[in-house]
Amino acid sequence: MNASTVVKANNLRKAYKNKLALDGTTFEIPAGRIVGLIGPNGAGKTTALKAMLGLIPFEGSLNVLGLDPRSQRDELMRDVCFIADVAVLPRWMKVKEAIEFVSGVHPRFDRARCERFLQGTQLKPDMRVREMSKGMIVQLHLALVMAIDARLLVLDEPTLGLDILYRKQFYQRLLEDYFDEQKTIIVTTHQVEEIEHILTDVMFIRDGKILLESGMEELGDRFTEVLVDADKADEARRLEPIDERALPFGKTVMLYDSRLSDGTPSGVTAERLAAFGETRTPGLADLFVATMKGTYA
Ligand SMILES: Nc1ncnc2c1ncn2[C@@H]1O[C@H](COP(=O)(O)OP(=O)(O)OP(=O)(O)O)[C@@H](O)[C@H]1O
Repeated sequence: MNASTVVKANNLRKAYKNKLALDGTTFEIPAGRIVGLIGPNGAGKTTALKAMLGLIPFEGSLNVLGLDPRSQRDELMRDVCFIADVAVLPRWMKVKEAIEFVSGVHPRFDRARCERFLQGTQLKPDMRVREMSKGMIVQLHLALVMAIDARLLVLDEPTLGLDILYRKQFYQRLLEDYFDEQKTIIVTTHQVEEIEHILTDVMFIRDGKILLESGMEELGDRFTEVLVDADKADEARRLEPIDERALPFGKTVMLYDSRLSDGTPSGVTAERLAAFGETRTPGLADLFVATMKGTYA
């Protein structure tokens, strides 16, 4: 394993009764990345995170920060911070008690740093969680989490149930106040659009298998979306788009992969596609939908 590799998963398998939650799951995450693990309901996202955190038994080889999460979990947890959901703080807890608690359980928690984060908010040490708005709970959670100096931060749907303003704020602060090249963040979400701009890498997962693993910049080189006029649609379709959707006035957006499923070039380049209409890099949400439709299965 390369020294800068944070997670190396090879052929993970996890069966629940009759369901395979992880099915040959293979991926690698280098240090200093913000990776989005994106997939539909039941795809295996949480199971993959639980495996990385040593919370469940599974088959296959998995190395996280040079350690085996199954046998070296305690050691691993010194360098990993995990938040399941921002709404897990007990309602009776005061801000100062939450700080006390985290400082007791996490050796890398920096109380002064946490307090600095809180200075910019309306939160006061004696305020209880039940007196806070959802946004204030997010602020408290962020302050607690970002004061932990972890090499790997694992976030499972961190903004579930919160409104868009707070979700945006959460990701922005994560990027600006927490992330640096020594740290790695893995985040799962369904809300692709709002994390797209902070991700450096993306992994699409379905039925326990990684369907696409790529840097965000490479996605732009690999996939092209074309706004095709009605009279050129048939010709464009012959180049086998991986997905298409109709727009008003007879136009169609077609999405192309410049690679075949075995990774070799398909010959369908952006230059060639420009003959059919305006080309651009697809958004992550459209790429996700196209991928989930089964082209790569
Ligand atoms: N404790 C469990 N017992 C039985 N089946 C489980 C258990 N946990 C997960 N599963 C099954 O494993 C599959 C993967 O679940 P997982 O929670 O990893 O999906 P997910 O991608 O996180 O989904 P979501 O986006 O809905 O949270 C699902 O089919 C789920 O029903």
